[in-house]
Amino acid sequence: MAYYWFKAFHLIGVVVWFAGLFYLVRLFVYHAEAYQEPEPARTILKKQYELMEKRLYNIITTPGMLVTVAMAIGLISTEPEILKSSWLHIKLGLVLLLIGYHHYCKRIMKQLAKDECKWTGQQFRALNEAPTIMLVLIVLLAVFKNNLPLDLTTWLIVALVIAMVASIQLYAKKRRKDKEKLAQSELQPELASTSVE
Ligand code: HEM
Repeated sequence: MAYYWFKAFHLIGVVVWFAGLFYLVRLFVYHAEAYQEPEPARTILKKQYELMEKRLYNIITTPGMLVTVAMAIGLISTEPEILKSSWLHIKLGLVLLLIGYHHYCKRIMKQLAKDECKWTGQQFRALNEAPTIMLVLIVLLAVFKNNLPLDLTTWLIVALVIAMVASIQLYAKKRRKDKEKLAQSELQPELASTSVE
């Protein structure tokens, strides 16, 4: 019975951890874009994002990671023979990468707070695809274990996931371009009136 409790809370931890990781980097996108705003909006937005990032990291993301890992230790301690499975070794390698990504986000957070981060909103959007890939790979390994199929269905699903990620990026790009066009068209009448004066 303990095994099921550990597994249930392991999965709850995973959901919380990933919710935190995804939202944190989305906040980095807004934070980086706030640099283009005029004052005083820039300073107000930067302070607000800094606070939101700190709270999200400390109250959601890091506890999510700790619950996931603690419950995983519980799972392994109730069934130690699982440690011999090769799928778990690969999964542990991917989880180590994920923990590295988690700490890298903390570094970016500190750089943003000190105005030392040179990343653009677009670069943060691309960075946010990294946990998506790790999530897909880790869940596939956890579910299929040593029997991960490499048949046509699997490749079709992989292609579908890639197409979904690409279309989200393209849609975001289109929205940004539309916004820029709108801002320019709002600015042009002002320019025209200043040149007449
Ligand atoms: C320290 C890191 C981790 C360890 C040692 C670990 C270990 C384990 C173990 C031993 C199980 C039980 C497998 C079974 O009952 O068959 C499990 C289940 C699971 N883990 Fe993890 N895990 C870790 C992190 C993660 C992460 C980061 C994710 C998601 C991205 C994840 C997703 C899952 C899923 C979906 C299951 C349920 C699989 C099933 O019942 O079929 N795990 N994990």
